[in-house]
Amino acid sequence: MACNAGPMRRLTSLLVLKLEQRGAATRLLARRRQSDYASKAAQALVASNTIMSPEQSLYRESETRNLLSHFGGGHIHLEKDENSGIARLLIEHEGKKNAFSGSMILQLADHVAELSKWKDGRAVIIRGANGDFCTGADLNFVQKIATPVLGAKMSIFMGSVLAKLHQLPLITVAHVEGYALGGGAELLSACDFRAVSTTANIGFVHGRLGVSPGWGGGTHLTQLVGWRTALRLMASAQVLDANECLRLGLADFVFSNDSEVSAWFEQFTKTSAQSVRAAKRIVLNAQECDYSESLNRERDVFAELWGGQRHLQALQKLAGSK
Ligand SMILES: CCC(=O)SCCNC(=O)CCNC(=O)[C@H](O)C(C)(C)COP(=O)(O)OP(=O)(O)OC[C@H]1O[C@@H](n2cnc3c(N)ncnc32)[C@H](O)[C@@H]1OP(=O)(O)O
Repeated sequence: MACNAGPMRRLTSLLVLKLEQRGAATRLLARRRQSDYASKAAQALVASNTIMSPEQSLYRESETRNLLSHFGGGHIHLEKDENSGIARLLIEHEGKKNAFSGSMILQLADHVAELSKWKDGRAVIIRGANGDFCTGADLNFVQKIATPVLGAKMSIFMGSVLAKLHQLPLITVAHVEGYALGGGAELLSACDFRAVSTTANIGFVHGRLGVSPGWGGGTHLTQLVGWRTALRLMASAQVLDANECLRLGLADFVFSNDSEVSAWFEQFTKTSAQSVRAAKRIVLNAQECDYSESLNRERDVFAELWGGQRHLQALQKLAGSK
């Protein structure tokens, strides 16, 4: 269990702030006078006292799911191999370089929830179809939800999905080829490891659209490369190749073909799934908890494995070979 619910709380505060700016948002929406679905939905939300009242719950996941379900296209496939404990997530949106539609965000949420319950999982590898990783949010969908309230709702939902992905009890690997831009760069930065192809172009390009990362990617990037590099990459919207990513700590491994990346991935299959999951719990606790709490939790993880069936079998095997 996470030590605190910081990311979610901060995103919720953002929505509260947005909603407190009700007057300003209403005027902005009135000026836009758009006739599309999203604008109407935003106006309904702004006019609705149920989401305005600070006493009531301001963010409703079901409302956001409903909103996202109106923007279809593409698919995210999940394939789990029970024998190896390896799952694969394939992002596919033909003709849009695997950009996220609303329904793909919902599918990712459901797949991450399923993986969080997979007791024997060792790792999940995330890859895009047809030579590109993901070019972020589908710009046609973005255009239709370009209001402060709808943006906050989408950001809370997807931010929470990527935080859950980051906190999965198994190893997460981004297998990155071709373009990984905007939200696609945010997705890969939420993973534990990044295997990056020599064909890759990775960029936090949100600034080109006059915005900033809002799915947790700014935070994950800062943790990966340090604040000065993260600031430079976000402020410049620079697109990096694989070797630059490796130099900055945004890539763990650079490959030029599938067999190289498979060989690199083999390292995560050398120990039991139990040990892999224990290691993941320990590093998550070290990231999220204070020092003494992290030490306590590490002892808990250790106590669950020590003297267990697998430990005793391994001891017997090693002792037997002496
Ligand atoms: C969370 C916030 C966000 O993620 S905001 C989104 C950030 N992403 C972007 O700004 C990427 C926008 N796309 C691009 O800059 C270019 O398409 C890139 C990826 C550089 C590829 O350029 P190029 O090789 O010339 O191909 P192209 O532009 O003809 O693209 C092929 C077709 O794919 C589409 N595409 C690409 N990205 C998206 C996207 N994010 N949303 C919707 N459609 C996308 C292009 O529009 C193009 O479609 P079409 O062939 O013109 O119908």
